[in-house]
Amino acid sequence: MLRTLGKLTIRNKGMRHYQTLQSLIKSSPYTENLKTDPKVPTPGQVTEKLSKIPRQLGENGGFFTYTYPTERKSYRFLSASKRALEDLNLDPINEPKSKYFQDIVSGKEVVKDDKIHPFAMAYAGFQFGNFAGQLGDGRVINLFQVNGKDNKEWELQLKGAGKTPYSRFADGNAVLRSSIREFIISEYLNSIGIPTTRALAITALPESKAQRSIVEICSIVCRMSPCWIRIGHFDYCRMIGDRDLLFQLCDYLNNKVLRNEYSKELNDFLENDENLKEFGELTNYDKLFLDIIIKNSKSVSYWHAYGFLNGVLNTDNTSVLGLAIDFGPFAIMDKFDPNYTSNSEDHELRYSFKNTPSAIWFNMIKLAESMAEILGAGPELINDENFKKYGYPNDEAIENAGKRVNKLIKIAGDIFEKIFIEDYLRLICNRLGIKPRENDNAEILTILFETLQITKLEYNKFFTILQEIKLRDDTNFDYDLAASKFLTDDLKLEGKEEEREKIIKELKSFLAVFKLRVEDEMLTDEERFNRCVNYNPKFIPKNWILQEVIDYTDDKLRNNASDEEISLYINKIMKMSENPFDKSKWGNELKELENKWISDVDDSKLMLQCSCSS
Ligand SMILES: Nc1ncnc2c1ncn2[C@@H]1O[C@H](COP(=O)(O)OP(=O)(O)OP(=O)(O)O)[C@@H](O)[C@H]1O
Repeated sequence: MLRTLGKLTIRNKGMRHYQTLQSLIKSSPYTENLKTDPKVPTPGQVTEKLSKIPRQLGENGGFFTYTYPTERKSYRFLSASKRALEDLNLDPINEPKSKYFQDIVSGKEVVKDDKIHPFAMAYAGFQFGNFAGQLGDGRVINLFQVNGKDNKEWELQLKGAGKTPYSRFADGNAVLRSSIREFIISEYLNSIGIPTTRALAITALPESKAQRSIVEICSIVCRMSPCWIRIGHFDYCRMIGDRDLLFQLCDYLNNKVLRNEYSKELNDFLENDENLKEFGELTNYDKLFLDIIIKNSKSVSYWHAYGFLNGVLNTDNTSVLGLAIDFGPFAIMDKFDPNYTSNSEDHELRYSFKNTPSAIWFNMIKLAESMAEILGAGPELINDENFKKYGYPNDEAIENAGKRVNKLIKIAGDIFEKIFIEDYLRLICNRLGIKPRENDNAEILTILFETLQITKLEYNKFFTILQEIKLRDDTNFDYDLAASKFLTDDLKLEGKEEEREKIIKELKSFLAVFKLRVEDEMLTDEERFNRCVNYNPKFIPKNWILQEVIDYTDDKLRNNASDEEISLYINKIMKMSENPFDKSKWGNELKELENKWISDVDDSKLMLQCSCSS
């Protein structure tokens, strides 16, 4: 059903003025500023053949094709994220109950007027190191832009909304399993401060089924992000081989997305980094490149600090804003193991914990290669109309450009490494409740990670136990007692004495070093606690917990249960995921389940892997 936009309405709840989703909708600058698929230049030219049937865009390809969500027999609204609603300045209680909201986030109602029309983006990508050609939104349909809180702009899209020209051989569907996983982890990452794309709402399509390893119920996640552009968009420009396209993409990012405001870190480097100063004047394209590098490096440090693994860090899953994106076989590492990969198909450990920084750096190199022509130009050539039209004037200019790009990549590499190391150290120190120090961080971190690796204790839980231990208030500090607080019930069993002793010994050595550090900083236990409590979540959405939510919801849907019953587990896990530091916001319902989800489990449930099938 296609419908035009309604009038602006504003609801007033108490002192707060909430908007309605309908009132926030604007056209997407993506369609306004980037080249369209030449076969569907305007929404008026949308046909099923051109907009729903997979095809290659070819040499003349643009950045998107107007299309529309596939109509389904039935929809069942499951849940909305309160935090996402608040970020859009929507009433978190009443808005998700409104028919308009539910119809939009499920793809039942389509907003369309002379400026707004749903569309699918074209991109390409390097998958597991190899170029995979044209990819694009094969099951994602972009809706429109909305203006949220503090005037922040968000692009809304539906994942699992049916086929597009970019579906290749696949069915355009997302299954309930992967949608629930994506819905929860997006909002969880946001709640613990990791830059991420967001999930506004999730809908089940009970009468639409998709064949994966078994037949599964389909689902739609309504996602939101300030920008959905990936490194794969640059791969796409390179594949098409059209300089105008590349300029258009860079200009769009610079002017419309970043608005020529780069990260604080880039500005600091521009002011202080000797190599950059020596390099000379930078163009805005150089700055864009470096900013993408910095944002991605920062994100990797966050992922590392919390043990988050995406599982498939291909260039098409790497956001130019460094946002976590596309949640397939992800996991939050249960135990510290550098070789852990959450993707059961990642036999080479390409996307394992230890290889995550180099996987992202590989993607940054692909970005540099795609941007090379523009990065090589420098301030003298970049605004030259002849260069824009015909490229480099001669061999000498090409050679100089090559040298310039290589130099810039070298500087970018140093920046990537520096930011990653500094931020990672800072984040781990935050989690320990100590102040980062330039020289001795490496030492304390080495001991910490050795302890975690040898003891095989739960990674994230380790920090929450440590923050509670009184290191200073107690004048007769008892190392054995303190170390025993880390032990799981399983380790306390008879027959585990040897293992227990080994773990206690390790923990005592760590605690001795850590205690000295805390004393040296003259930190009281309370100060240390206050410093780290908001960095150490009390709830982690582990794979086995997500699976319980999926199994429960799937069963209720198949048995056509009531709305309240169907959403019971999703709503519970969302309360915990949106407030992972604050148990008082987890609600009074399902307390037994809540306790189970934060309790120790046997090892068979930990360090699980998932497949890419979604
Ligand atoms: N079931 C499907 N139907 C159509 N296209 C699909 C399907 N599954 C994956 N694709 C496409 O295959 C490519 C790689 O898939 P991947 O799983 O990385 O992306 P995705 O999860 O579909 O989307 P996103 O990256 O936007 O979250 C993308 O172009 C994607 O659109």
